Amino acid sequence: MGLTNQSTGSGAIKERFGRGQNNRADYVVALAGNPNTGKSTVFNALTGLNQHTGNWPGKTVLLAEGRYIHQGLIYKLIDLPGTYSLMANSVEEQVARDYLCFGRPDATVVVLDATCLERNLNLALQVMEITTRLIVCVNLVDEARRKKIQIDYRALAARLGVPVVPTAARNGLGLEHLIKTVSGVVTGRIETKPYVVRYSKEIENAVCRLEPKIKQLVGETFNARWLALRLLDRDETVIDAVENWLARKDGLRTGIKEVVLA
Ligand SMILES: Nc1nc2c(ncn2[C@@H]2O[C@H](COP(=O)(O)OP(=O)(O)OP(=O)(O)O)[C@@H](O)[C@H]2O)c(=O)[nH]1
Ligand SMILES: [Mg+2]
Repeated sequence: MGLTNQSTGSGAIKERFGRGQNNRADYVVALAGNPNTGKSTVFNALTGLNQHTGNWPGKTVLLAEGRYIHQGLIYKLIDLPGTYSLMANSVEEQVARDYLCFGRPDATVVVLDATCLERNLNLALQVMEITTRLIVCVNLVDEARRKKIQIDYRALAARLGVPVVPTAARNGLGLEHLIKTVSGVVTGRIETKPYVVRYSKEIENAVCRLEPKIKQLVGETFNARWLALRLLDRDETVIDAVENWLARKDGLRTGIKEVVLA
């Protein structure tokens, strides 16, 4: 998976700006990632907007929204705040987690820093627990190259079970490949089969018990395994958020709390 032969630079990307569109979108794509990995740089390059970027963390706290057009279809892009995890320990983490869970985007691009992949993969694995439609964008490959870090993108994609796209977003490199890969994932042309993190036997047994009960309550709306794990964490913020979402949507009470307390 070479970088240069699949990249045509930011010039070509700029032709795709969906300016002046109303709120219609064919697909919704979220950008998630640790702080300072270049999410807003990717967002700006794809949408032509000017979301603030800089080299200190925590700038994007609220969701920024923009659009681009690919093969006549409108993609709404959501720039999520940078987070190290989705455990809702901060406003940023809660905003990102709630969007991934309740916004239910058609695909999520997790932007990783190529110079510290190991730390960044932690978030990718967490996102993979919520959604299967995911693309890993390994950004800052120019920096990694400068530091003589070599990454086997093919092996990474095989291990993760999702497409991996190397980019240097500040120079527009790899973004054309990213746009095509996103299109492949949202249309189902590219199949994803994300790696499933397995926990201890005790936790897995509890998940097995909870998962079918949760599915009965929430159907296919939410990822039952992820909800089961959060319930085992006794993460009240997720439980409340799911209850509120369903109450707003269908006027239903799920009784999820009763399930976990049972
Ligand atoms: N060298 C290099 N720098 C980059 C690249 N992409 C982004 N940057 C720089 O990295 C810094 C952070 O980029 P942002 O786009 O603001 O990062 P972010 O992920 O949106 O940050 P938060 O909103 O804080 O989460 C900026 O100075 C960018 O210019 C890249 O591919 N190569
Ligand atoms: Mg940002």
